[in-house]
Amino acid sequence: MTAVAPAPPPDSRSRDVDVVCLGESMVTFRPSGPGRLADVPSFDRGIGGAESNVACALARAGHRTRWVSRVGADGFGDHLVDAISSYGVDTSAVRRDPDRPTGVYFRTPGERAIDVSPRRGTDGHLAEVLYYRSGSAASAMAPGKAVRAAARSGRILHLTGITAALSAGCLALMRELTTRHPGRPLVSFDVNYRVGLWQGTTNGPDVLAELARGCDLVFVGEDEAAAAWGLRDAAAVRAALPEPEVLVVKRGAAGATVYARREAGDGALETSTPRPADAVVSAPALRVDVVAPVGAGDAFAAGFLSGTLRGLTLHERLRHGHLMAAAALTAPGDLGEPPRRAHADRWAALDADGWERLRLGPGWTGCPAEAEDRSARVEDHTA
Ligand SMILES: Nc1ncnc2c1ncn2[C@@H]1O[C@H](COP(=O)(O)OP(=O)(O)O)[C@@H](O)[C@H]1O
Ligand SMILES: O=C(O)C(=O)C[C@H](O)[C@H](O)COP(=O)(O)O
Repeated sequence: MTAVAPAPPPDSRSRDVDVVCLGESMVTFRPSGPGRLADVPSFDRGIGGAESNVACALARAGHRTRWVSRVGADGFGDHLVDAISSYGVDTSAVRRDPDRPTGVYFRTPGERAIDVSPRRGTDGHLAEVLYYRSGSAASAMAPGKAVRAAARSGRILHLTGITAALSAGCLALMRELTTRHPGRPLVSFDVNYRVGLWQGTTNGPDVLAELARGCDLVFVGEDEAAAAWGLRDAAAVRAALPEPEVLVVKRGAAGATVYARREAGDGALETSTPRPADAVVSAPALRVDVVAPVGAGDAFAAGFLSGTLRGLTLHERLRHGHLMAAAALTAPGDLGEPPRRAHADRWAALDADGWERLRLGPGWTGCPAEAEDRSARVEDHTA
C-alpha cells in the first residue's frame, strides 16, 4: 500500500490564520430536475461538507481560513481542492490519499431528516441523502503530529459532529482536539447530528454530547437536540450542556438564542473562568424566500464566527449568522454569496422593526462583481 503523500510542514505557520475548519468534504450531486433519486436521469455537480462550507463562507467574509482534510488522489479530489481554494481558503494542509477515494454524496432538495422515523416521505419535503463516503480518504484521518499542528494553526478551530461518525480514527482525532488544555485555540463545534452516519451504533448522541462538553462555542438546532437527546427547548439544552462558554441554539425560521458566560460576551474572543450566570440573547431570523435549505446551518455558524472574530456583540453575532444563513438559503447549493460587510453591518444594527422589514429573495448567487446587484435585490425599506 502506498503511503499517504505528506503535507507540507505545518510548524512554520503557527496561528497564521483566523479560523481552521477540519472535516470531510464531498463532491455533491443534486438532481438537475425534480424527482426522486430513483427517477432523475441527470445531476448537477457541486461541493459539500459542513466544515469547508464554513471555511468558504468565512473566507468570502474576509477572514483568513484554512481547511484541513484528506481527499483522494483523484479527479474529485482535484475538484474539491480547486473549488474550495477558489473561495480564498488555504488548502495547503489537505493531504492527498492515493489509496482511498474522495467522498461523494447525492441529495434531493428539501429538509434533511434528523429524526430516526421522519414524519414526511420523500415525496414531501424531506431530502433523500445518499452517502458514498465509507472508506473515503477523509475517513482515514486520525491523531498525528501534522494534523494536530494544522488544527491548531488558527485563532479558532471549527469542528462538527459529522467527523466523529466517520471512523474510529476520526473519533479519536475529535476527542484529542476537544480535550481542554491551556493555550489551545478557541474550539467551535456544530453538533450536526446526522442520523444516517450513526446507524449501526447506539451511542452517537452520547458521543456528540461528550465532544460538545469539551468545546468553547457550540451550535445546535433545537430540532436536533430533541432528536439526539430528547431535550425539549433551548433552556433544557443549556441545562444539559453547561460547559461550553458560548452555546447557540438555533430554531430555524424562528430565530436563535445564545447563552454565554458573561466574560465571553460582548467583544471577547478569548474566554475566562466561567461564572454561574449566563448572558442570554435571542434574535429572530430574517424573512427569507427559501430556494434550498441545505447549508443554512453552516452559513449561520460562519456568520456567528465572523462576528466573534470581529468582537461584535452577541446580538450582532446572531444577526450576522442569520444574514449568512439567508444567503445560503437563497442559493440552490450549500454555499451562498454573503452580503458585503458594509451592508451586513448596517442591517445587523437595525432596530427590531427595521430587521423585521428586511426580506431576502433568490439571487444571492454569483461572484463579487454582482455585489451591487445582489444588494439591490434586498428589499430594504429602511434606506
Ligand atoms: N425558513 C427560514 N427562514 C429564515 N431563516 C432560516 C430559515 N430556516 C433556517 N434559517 C436560518 O438558518 C439558520 C440555521 O437553521 P437550521 O434549521 O438550524 O439549519 P440546519 O438544519 O441546516 O443546521 C437559522 O438559525 C436561521 O438563521
Ligand atoms: O457531511 C455531511 O453530512 C453534510 O451534510 C455536508 C453538507 O454539505 C452540509 O453539512 C450542509 O448541512 P446544513 O448546513 O446542515 O444544511
